[in-house]
Amino acid sequence: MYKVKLYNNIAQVGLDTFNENYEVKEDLENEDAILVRSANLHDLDYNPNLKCIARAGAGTNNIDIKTCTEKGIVVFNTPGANSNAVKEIVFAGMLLASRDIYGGIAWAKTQESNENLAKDMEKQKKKYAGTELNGKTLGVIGCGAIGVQVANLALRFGMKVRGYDPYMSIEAAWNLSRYVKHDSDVKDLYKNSDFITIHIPLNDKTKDTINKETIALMKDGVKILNFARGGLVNEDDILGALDSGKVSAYVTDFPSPKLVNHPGVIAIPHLGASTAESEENCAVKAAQETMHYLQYGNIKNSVNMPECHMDFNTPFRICVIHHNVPKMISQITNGLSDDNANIENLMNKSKNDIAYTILDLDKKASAQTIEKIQSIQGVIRVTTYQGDTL
Ligand SMILES: NC(=O)c1ccc[n+]([C@@H]2O[C@H](COP(=O)([O-])OP(=O)(O)OC[C@H]3O[C@@H](n4cnc5c(N)ncnc54)[C@H](O)[C@@H]3O)[C@@H](O)[C@H]2O)c1
Ligand SMILES: O=C(O)[C@H](O)COP(=O)(O)O
Repeated sequence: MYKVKLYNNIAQVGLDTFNENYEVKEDLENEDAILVRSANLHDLDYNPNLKCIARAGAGTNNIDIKTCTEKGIVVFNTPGANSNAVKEIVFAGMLLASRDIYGGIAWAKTQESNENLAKDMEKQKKKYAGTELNGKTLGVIGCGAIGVQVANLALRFGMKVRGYDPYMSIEAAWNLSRYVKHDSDVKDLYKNSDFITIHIPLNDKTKDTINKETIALMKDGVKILNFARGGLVNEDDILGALDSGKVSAYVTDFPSPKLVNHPGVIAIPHLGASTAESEENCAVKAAQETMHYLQYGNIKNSVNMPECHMDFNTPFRICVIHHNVPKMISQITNGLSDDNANIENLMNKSKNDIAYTILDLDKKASAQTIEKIQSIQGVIRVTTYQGDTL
Protein backbone atom coordinates (compact mmCIF):
# COMPACT_ATOMS: atom_id res chain seq x y z
CA MET A 1 0.00 0.00 0.00
CA TYR A 2 1.39 3.40 -1.01
CA LYS A 3 0.75 6.37 1.27
CA VAL A 4 0.02 9.78 -0.26
CA LYS A 5 -0.23 12.72 2.13
CA LEU A 6 -2.38 15.72 1.18
CA TYR A 7 -1.33 19.25 2.12
CA ASN A 8 -4.20 21.11 0.42
CA ASN A 9 -7.69 20.47 -0.83
CA ILE A 10 -7.23 18.47 -3.99
CA ALA A 11 -10.08 18.01 -6.48
CA GLN A 12 -11.96 14.76 -5.87
CA VAL A 13 -11.48 13.51 -9.41
CA GLY A 14 -7.73 13.61 -8.76
CA LEU A 15 -8.09 11.65 -5.53
CA ASP A 16 -10.30 9.14 -7.35
CA THR A 17 -7.46 8.57 -9.83
CA PHE A 18 -5.58 6.59 -7.17
CA ASN A 19 -6.51 2.90 -7.09
CA GLU A 20 -7.06 0.56 -4.13
CA ASN A 21 -3.29 0.26 -3.60
CA TYR A 22 -3.17 3.84 -2.31
CA GLU A 23 -4.07 5.40 1.00
CA VAL A 24 -4.62 9.11 0.32
CA LYS A 25 -5.35 11.54 3.15
CA GLU A 26 -4.10 14.48 5.20
CA ASP A 27 -3.36 12.65 8.40
CA LEU A 28 -0.55 10.24 7.47
CA GLU A 29 2.94 9.34 8.63
CA ASN A 30 5.82 7.79 6.75
CA GLU A 31 4.26 8.82 3.45
CA ASP A 32 5.67 7.75 0.06
CA ALA A 33 4.40 10.88 -1.67
CA ILE A 34 2.97 14.33 -1.02
CA LEU A 35 0.26 16.03 -3.06
CA VAL A 36 0.20 19.80 -2.62
CA ARG A 37 -1.04 23.06 -4.14
CA SER A 38 0.32 26.29 -2.61
CA ALA A 39 0.96 25.13 0.99
CA ASN A 40 4.44 26.15 2.10
CA LEU A 41 6.65 23.05 2.35
CA HIS A 42 9.92 24.87 3.01
CA ASP A 43 10.08 23.63 6.58
CA LEU A 44 9.02 20.10 5.77
CA ASP A 45 10.14 17.40 8.14
CA TYR A 46 11.30 14.95 5.44
CA ASN A 47 10.57 11.36 6.35
CA PRO A 48 13.18 8.98 4.85
CA ASN A 49 10.45 7.11 2.95
CA LEU A 50 9.32 10.20 1.02
CA LYS A 51 9.99 9.58 -2.67
CA CYS A 52 8.14 12.35 -4.49
CA ILE A 53 6.16 15.56 -4.14
CA ALA A 54 3.57 16.42 -6.77
CA ARG A 55 2.55 20.07 -7.04
CA ALA A 56 -0.95 20.21 -8.52
CA GLY A 57 -0.21 23.46 -10.33
CA ALA A 58 2.62 25.33 -12.00
CA GLY A 59 4.69 27.30 -9.47
CA THR A 60 7.01 25.28 -7.21
CA ASN A 61 8.47 28.14 -5.16
CA ASN A 62 6.59 26.72 -2.11
CA ILE A 63 8.90 23.66 -2.19
CA ASP A 64 12.58 23.48 -1.22
CA ILE A 65 13.74 22.02 -4.54
CA LYS A 66 17.43 22.01 -3.58
CA THR A 67 16.88 19.89 -0.47
CA CYS A 68 14.54 17.55 -2.34
CA THR A 69 17.18 17.01 -5.03
CA GLU A 70 19.88 16.32 -2.44
CA LYS A 71 17.60 13.74 -0.81
CA GLY A 72 16.58 12.11 -4.10
CA ILE A 73 12.97 13.28 -3.83
CA VAL A 74 11.39 13.87 -7.22
CA VAL A 75 9.33 17.07 -7.46
CA PHE A 76 6.62 17.15 -10.11
CA ASN A 77 4.36 19.95 -11.31
CA THR A 78 1.54 19.96 -13.83
CA PRO A 79 2.63 22.23 -16.67
CA GLY A 80 -0.17 23.86 -18.63
CA ALA A 81 -2.95 22.22 -16.60
CA ASN A 82 -4.21 25.55 -15.26
CA SER A 83 -3.04 27.90 -18.02
CA ASN A 84 -6.48 28.46 -19.56
CA ALA A 85 -7.90 29.59 -16.21
CA VAL A 86 -5.08 32.09 -15.77
CA LYS A 87 -5.38 33.34 -19.35
CA GLU A 88 -9.07 34.10 -18.78
CA ILE A 89 -8.53 35.95 -15.49
CA VAL A 90 -5.74 38.05 -17.03
CA PHE A 91 -8.29 39.43 -19.47
CA ALA A 92 -10.72 40.11 -16.63
CA GLY A 93 -7.83 42.00 -15.00
CA MET A 94 -7.10 44.01 -18.13
CA LEU A 95 -10.75 44.97 -18.50
CA LEU A 96 -11.02 45.93 -14.82
CA ALA A 97 -7.90 48.06 -15.19
CA SER A 98 -9.25 49.81 -18.31
CA ARG A 99 -12.80 50.58 -17.28
CA ASP A 100 -14.09 51.24 -13.77
CA ILE A 101 -16.51 48.32 -13.87
CA TYR A 102 -15.85 47.63 -10.21
CA GLY A 103 -16.60 51.25 -9.17
CA GLY A 104 -19.75 51.25 -11.29
CA ILE A 105 -21.03 48.03 -9.73
CA ALA A 106 -20.27 49.33 -6.23
CA TRP A 107 -22.28 52.50 -7.01
CA ALA A 108 -25.20 50.50 -8.45
CA LYS A 109 -25.38 48.46 -5.24
CA THR A 110 -26.07 51.67 -3.28
CA GLN A 111 -29.11 52.54 -5.43
CA GLU A 112 -31.63 50.06 -4.06
CA SER A 113 -34.16 52.76 -3.08
CA ASN A 114 -33.50 55.23 -5.92
CA GLU A 115 -36.73 55.71 -7.89
CA ASN A 116 -34.83 57.75 -10.50
CA LEU A 117 -32.11 55.18 -11.04
CA ALA A 118 -32.59 54.91 -14.82
CA LYS A 119 -32.10 58.69 -15.20
CA ASP A 120 -29.39 59.09 -12.54
CA MET A 121 -27.19 56.35 -13.87
CA GLU A 122 -27.01 58.03 -17.26
CA LYS A 123 -25.57 61.09 -15.47
CA GLN A 124 -23.36 59.02 -13.18
CA LYS A 125 -21.80 56.72 -15.75
CA LYS A 126 -19.21 59.19 -17.01
CA LYS A 127 -17.38 58.65 -13.70
CA TYR A 128 -16.74 55.04 -14.61
CA ALA A 129 -15.85 55.43 -18.28
CA GLY A 130 -12.58 54.00 -19.54
CA THR A 131 -10.64 52.91 -22.57
CA GLU A 132 -10.64 49.88 -24.85
CA LEU A 133 -8.10 47.06 -25.26
CA ASN A 134 -8.45 47.17 -29.03
CA GLY A 135 -5.45 48.91 -30.60
CA LYS A 136 -3.35 48.98 -27.39
CA THR A 137 -0.03 47.18 -27.03
CA LEU A 138 0.38 44.31 -24.59
CA GLY A 139 3.86 43.21 -23.53
CA VAL A 140 4.09 39.60 -22.31
CA ILE A 141 7.09 38.72 -20.17
CA GLY A 142 7.48 34.93 -20.15
CA CYS A 143 6.01 33.06 -23.09
CA GLY A 144 5.37 29.66 -21.52
CA ALA A 145 2.08 27.82 -21.06
CA ILE A 146 0.24 30.93 -19.81
CA GLY A 147 2.11 33.72 -21.60
CA VAL A 148 1.52 32.14 -25.02
CA GLN A 149 -2.21 31.80 -24.44
CA VAL A 150 -2.49 35.37 -23.16
CA ALA A 151 -0.52 36.68 -26.16
CA ASN A 152 -2.63 34.78 -28.69
CA LEU A 153 -5.93 35.86 -27.14
CA ALA A 154 -4.82 39.50 -26.96
CA LEU A 155 -4.43 39.48 -30.75
CA ARG A 156 -8.08 38.44 -31.01
CA PHE A 157 -8.99 41.47 -28.87
CA GLY A 158 -7.34 43.63 -31.54
CA MET A 159 -4.26 44.34 -29.43
CA LYS A 160 -0.70 44.58 -30.70
CA VAL A 161 1.39 42.05 -28.80
CA ARG A 162 5.08 41.89 -27.94
CA GLY A 163 6.72 38.93 -26.19
CA TYR A 164 9.97 38.46 -24.28
CA ASP A 165 11.30 35.07 -23.22
CA PRO A 166 14.98 34.19 -23.68
CA TYR A 167 14.40 30.57 -22.59
CA MET A 168 11.25 29.78 -24.52
CA SER A 169 10.56 26.07 -25.15
CA ILE A 170 10.12 24.72 -28.67
CA GLU A 171 6.60 23.63 -27.80
CA ALA A 172 5.67 27.12 -26.65
CA ALA A 173 7.24 28.61 -29.79
CA TRP A 174 5.08 26.32 -31.95
CA ASN A 175 1.96 27.57 -30.18
CA LEU A 176 2.74 31.29 -30.26
CA SER A 177 1.11 33.29 -33.04
CA ARG A 178 3.52 34.66 -35.63
CA TYR A 179 1.80 38.02 -35.18
CA VAL A 180 3.40 38.42 -31.75
CA LYS A 181 6.45 40.65 -32.03
CA HIS A 182 9.52 39.04 -30.51
CA ASP A 183 11.53 41.38 -28.28
CA SER A 184 15.02 40.01 -27.70
CA ASP A 185 15.69 42.97 -25.39
CA VAL A 186 13.10 43.38 -22.65
CA LYS A 187 13.74 47.14 -22.67
CA ASP A 188 11.95 47.34 -26.04
CA LEU A 189 8.93 45.66 -24.49
CA TYR A 190 8.99 48.06 -21.53
CA LYS A 191 9.27 51.14 -23.77
CA ASN A 192 6.44 50.21 -26.12
CA SER A 193 3.71 48.55 -24.05
CA ASP A 194 0.48 50.04 -22.69
CA PHE A 195 -0.11 46.88 -20.64
CA ILE A 196 2.59 44.58 -19.28
CA THR A 197 1.76 41.12 -18.00
CA ILE A 198 4.32 38.87 -16.33
CA HIS A 199 4.23 35.05 -16.52
CA ILE A 200 7.55 33.74 -15.23
CA PRO A 201 8.50 31.61 -12.20
CA LEU A 202 9.68 33.33 -9.02
CA ASN A 203 13.27 32.48 -8.11
CA ASP A 204 16.44 34.26 -6.97
CA LYS A 205 17.03 35.60 -10.49
CA THR A 206 13.50 36.83 -11.18
CA LYS A 207 12.67 38.39 -7.79
CA ASP A 208 11.78 42.11 -8.17
CA THR A 209 11.83 41.92 -11.98
CA ILE A 210 9.48 44.90 -11.91
CA ASN A 211 11.26 47.57 -9.88
CA LYS A 212 12.05 51.28 -9.89
CA GLU A 213 14.57 50.95 -12.71
CA THR A 214 12.46 48.80 -14.99
CA ILE A 215 9.36 50.90 -14.32
CA ALA A 216 11.33 54.02 -15.34
CA LEU A 217 11.74 52.49 -18.81
CA MET A 218 7.98 52.01 -19.26
CA LYS A 219 5.42 54.30 -20.92
CA ASP A 220 3.73 56.84 -18.67
CA GLY A 221 0.40 55.47 -17.46
CA VAL A 222 1.31 51.83 -18.13
CA LYS A 223 -0.92 49.14 -16.57
CA ILE A 224 0.87 46.16 -15.00
CA LEU A 225 -0.62 42.73 -14.40
CA ASN A 226 0.91 40.12 -12.14
CA PHE A 227 -0.77 36.74 -12.06
CA ALA A 228 2.56 34.93 -11.57
CA ARG A 229 3.96 35.62 -8.07
CA GLY A 230 3.96 38.64 -5.74
CA GLY A 231 7.75 38.63 -5.33
CA LEU A 232 8.26 39.39 -9.02
CA VAL A 233 7.14 42.98 -8.41
CA ASN A 234 8.80 45.19 -5.81
CA GLU A 235 5.88 46.46 -3.72
CA ASP A 236 7.41 49.75 -2.57
CA ASP A 237 8.47 50.58 -6.11
CA ILE A 238 5.07 49.81 -7.65
CA LEU A 239 3.29 51.83 -4.95
CA GLY A 240 5.63 54.77 -5.59
CA ALA A 241 4.95 54.53 -9.32
CA LEU A 242 1.19 54.41 -8.73
CA ASP A 243 1.43 57.50 -6.51
CA SER A 244 3.35 59.42 -9.16
CA GLY A 245 1.00 58.31 -11.96
CA LYS A 246 3.83 56.59 -13.89
CA VAL A 247 1.84 53.36 -13.49
CA SER A 248 -1.93 53.83 -13.77
CA ALA A 249 -3.01 50.41 -12.48
CA TYR A 250 -1.49 47.35 -10.85
CA VAL A 251 -3.56 44.19 -11.06
CA THR A 252 -2.22 41.46 -8.83
CA ASP A 253 -3.29 37.97 -7.82
CA PHE A 254 -1.08 38.31 -4.73
CA PRO A 255 -2.50 40.91 -2.32
CA SER A 256 -0.52 42.09 0.67
CA PRO A 257 -1.60 44.39 3.50
CA LYS A 258 0.53 47.15 1.94
CA LEU A 259 -1.17 46.88 -1.43
CA VAL A 260 -4.84 46.20 -0.81
CA ASN A 261 -6.15 49.67 -0.08
CA HIS A 262 -4.24 51.66 -2.67
CA PRO A 263 -6.74 53.07 -5.20
CA GLY A 264 -4.50 52.04 -8.11
CA VAL A 265 -4.29 48.42 -7.03
CA ILE A 266 -6.76 45.76 -8.10
CA ALA A 267 -6.01 42.88 -5.75
CA ILE A 268 -7.48 39.43 -6.30
CA PRO A 269 -6.93 36.71 -3.66
CA HIS A 270 -4.91 34.20 -5.72
CA LEU A 271 -7.85 33.09 -7.86
CA GLY A 272 -5.86 32.57 -11.07
CA ALA A 273 -6.15 28.79 -11.10
CA SER A 274 -9.30 28.51 -9.01
CA THR A 275 -11.71 27.09 -11.55
CA ALA A 276 -13.29 23.65 -11.36
CA GLU A 277 -11.70 22.73 -14.67
CA SER A 278 -8.16 23.72 -13.80
CA GLU A 279 -8.30 22.25 -10.29
CA GLU A 280 -9.43 18.96 -11.81
CA ASN A 281 -6.81 19.01 -14.60
CA CYS A 282 -4.04 19.69 -12.11
CA ALA A 283 -5.21 17.09 -9.60
CA VAL A 284 -5.53 14.30 -12.16
CA LYS A 285 -2.16 15.09 -13.74
CA ALA A 286 -0.43 15.23 -10.34
CA ALA A 287 -2.02 11.93 -9.28
CA GLN A 288 -0.93 10.24 -12.51
CA GLU A 289 2.63 11.52 -12.18
CA THR A 290 2.76 10.22 -8.61
CA MET A 291 1.44 6.77 -9.53
CA HIS A 292 3.76 6.37 -12.53
CA TYR A 293 6.71 7.20 -10.34
CA LEU A 294 5.79 5.14 -7.29
CA GLN A 295 4.82 2.06 -9.30
CA TYR A 296 7.29 2.13 -12.19
CA GLY A 297 9.94 4.76 -11.43
CA ASN A 298 8.89 6.71 -14.52
CA ILE A 299 9.49 10.46 -14.39
CA LYS A 300 7.43 12.95 -16.39
CA ASN A 301 7.07 16.68 -15.66
CA SER A 302 9.62 16.89 -12.89
CA VAL A 303 11.23 20.23 -12.08
CA ASN A 304 14.35 18.72 -10.48
CA MET A 305 14.91 15.42 -12.29
CA PRO A 306 15.24 14.53 -15.98
CA GLU A 307 12.32 13.27 -18.01
CA CYS A 308 12.88 9.49 -18.07
CA HIS A 309 10.26 6.84 -18.72
CA MET A 310 10.21 3.42 -20.28
CA ASP A 311 7.59 0.67 -20.59
CA PHE A 312 8.13 -1.84 -17.81
CA ASN A 313 7.68 -5.44 -18.88
CA THR A 314 10.56 -7.34 -17.27
CA PRO A 315 10.57 -9.07 -13.87
CA PHE A 316 12.63 -6.41 -12.11
CA ARG A 317 13.55 -2.71 -12.39
CA ILE A 318 16.23 -0.68 -10.63
CA CYS A 319 16.07 3.11 -10.74
CA VAL A 320 19.06 5.15 -9.66
CA ILE A 321 19.14 8.88 -8.97
CA HIS A 322 22.77 9.97 -9.16
CA HIS A 323 25.10 12.85 -9.86
CA ASN A 324 25.70 13.62 -13.51
CA VAL A 325 29.40 12.64 -13.52
CA PRO A 326 31.57 10.23 -15.56
CA LYS A 327 31.69 6.44 -14.99
CA MET A 328 28.36 6.17 -13.17
CA ILE A 329 26.74 3.77 -15.66
CA SER A 330 29.76 1.46 -15.73
CA GLN A 331 29.90 1.37 -11.92
CA ILE A 332 26.16 0.65 -11.67
CA THR A 333 26.27 -2.14 -14.27
CA ASN A 334 29.42 -3.62 -12.69
CA GLY A 335 27.52 -3.66 -9.41
CA LEU A 336 25.05 -6.07 -11.00
CA SER A 337 27.68 -8.59 -12.10
CA ASP A 338 27.49 -10.84 -9.00
CA ASP A 339 23.83 -11.59 -9.68
CA ASN A 340 24.50 -12.61 -13.28
CA ALA A 341 21.35 -10.68 -14.20
CA ASN A 342 20.83 -9.60 -17.77
CA ILE A 343 20.03 -5.93 -18.39
CA GLU A 344 17.18 -6.09 -20.89
CA ASN A 345 16.62 -2.34 -21.21
CA LEU A 346 18.53 0.64 -19.94
CA MET A 347 17.78 4.36 -20.07
CA ASN A 348 19.90 7.19 -18.72
CA LYS A 349 18.90 10.86 -18.81
CA SER A 350 20.37 13.94 -17.20
CA LYS A 351 19.25 17.40 -16.17
CA ASN A 352 21.89 19.85 -14.99
CA ASP A 353 23.87 18.13 -12.20
CA ILE A 354 21.47 15.20 -11.74
CA ALA A 355 21.05 12.01 -13.75
CA TYR A 356 18.57 9.15 -13.62
CA THR A 357 19.15 5.61 -14.78
CA ILE A 358 16.50 2.93 -15.25
CA LEU A 359 17.72 -0.66 -15.61
CA ASP A 360 15.27 -3.44 -16.45
CA LEU A 361 16.54 -6.92 -15.53
CA ASP A 362 15.52 -10.45 -16.42
CA LYS A 363 15.51 -11.37 -12.74
CA LYS A 364 15.42 -9.88 -9.26
CA ALA A 365 18.67 -8.36 -8.03
CA SER A 366 19.86 -9.40 -4.59
CA ALA A 367 19.77 -7.13 -1.55
CA GLN A 368 23.61 -7.09 -1.52
CA THR A 369 23.67 -5.87 -5.11
CA ILE A 370 21.28 -3.04 -4.34
CA GLU A 371 23.37 -2.08 -1.30
CA LYS A 372 26.49 -2.11 -3.49
CA ILE A 373 24.89 0.26 -6.00
CA GLN A 374 23.65 2.51 -3.23
CA SER A 375 27.19 2.77 -1.87
CA ILE A 376 28.73 3.99 -5.16
CA GLN A 377 30.02 7.52 -4.69
CA GLY A 378 27.64 9.89 -6.48
CA VAL A 379 24.58 7.68 -6.09
CA ILE A 380 21.80 9.52 -4.26
CA ARG A 381 18.97 7.01 -4.17
CA VAL A 382 18.23 3.53 -5.45
CA THR A 383 14.67 2.25 -5.77
CA THR A 384 13.57 -1.17 -6.95
CA TYR A 385 10.34 -2.32 -8.60
CA GLN A 386 8.89 -5.81 -9.08
CA GLY A 387 7.42 -6.58 -12.49
CA ASP A 388 4.34 -8.05 -10.84
CA THR A 389 3.27 -4.60 -9.53
CA LEU A 390 1.95 -4.00 -13.08
N1 LIG B 1 -2.09 33.02 -10.30
C1 LIG B 1 -2.14 31.72 -10.41
O1 LIG B 1 -3.04 31.08 -9.88
C2 LIG B 1 -1.10 31.01 -11.22
C3 LIG B 1 -1.45 29.85 -11.93
C4 LIG B 1 -0.47 29.21 -12.68
C5 LIG B 1 0.82 29.70 -12.70
N2 LIG B 1 1.14 30.79 -11.96
C6 LIG B 1 2.50 31.34 -11.97
O2 LIG B 1 2.83 31.65 -13.31
C7 LIG B 1 4.13 31.16 -13.61
C8 LIG B 1 4.17 30.79 -15.08
O3 LIG B 1 3.31 29.70 -15.31
P1 LIG B 1 3.37 28.89 -16.68
O4 LIG B 1 2.40 27.76 -16.52
O5 LIG B 1 3.23 29.80 -17.84
O6 LIG B 1 4.86 28.33 -16.61
P2 LIG B 1 5.81 27.92 -17.81
O7 LIG B 1 6.96 27.21 -17.19
O8 LIG B 1 5.05 27.22 -18.87
O9 LIG B 1 6.31 29.32 -18.40
C9 LIG B 1 7.23 30.15 -17.78
C10 LIG B 1 8.02 30.83 -18.87
O10 LIG B 1 8.83 31.83 -18.26
C11 LIG B 1 10.03 31.89 -18.99
N3 LIG B 1 11.03 32.60 -18.20
C12 LIG B 1 11.73 32.16 -17.12
N4 LIG B 1 12.51 33.15 -16.65
C13 LIG B 1 12.30 34.22 -17.45
C14 LIG B 1 12.81 35.53 -17.46
N5 LIG B 1 13.69 35.95 -16.56
N6 LIG B 1 12.37 36.38 -18.42
C15 LIG B 1 11.46 35.99 -19.34
N7 LIG B 1 10.96 34.75 -19.39
C16 LIG B 1 11.36 33.88 -18.44
C17 LIG B 1 10.35 30.43 -19.29
O11 LIG B 1 11.24 30.31 -20.38
C18 LIG B 1 8.97 29.89 -19.60
O12 LIG B 1 8.72 29.94 -21.00
C19 LIG B 1 4.32 29.98 -12.66
O13 LIG B 1 5.69 29.78 -12.36
C20 LIG B 1 3.53 30.36 -11.44
O14 LIG B 1 4.37 31.02 -10.51
C21 LIG B 1 0.21 31.46 -11.22
O1 LIG C 1 1.35 28.14 -9.54
C1 LIG C 1 0.16 27.83 -9.66
O2 LIG C 1 -0.22 26.82 -10.27
C2 LIG C 1 -0.86 28.75 -9.11
O3 LIG C 1 -0.33 29.74 -8.35
C3 LIG C 1 -2.06 28.09 -8.53
O4 LIG C 1 -1.92 27.86 -7.16
P1 LIG C 1 -3.10 27.08 -6.38
O5 LIG C 1 -3.08 25.68 -6.89
O6 LIG C 1 -2.75 27.17 -4.95
O7 LIG C 1 -4.36 27.79 -6.73
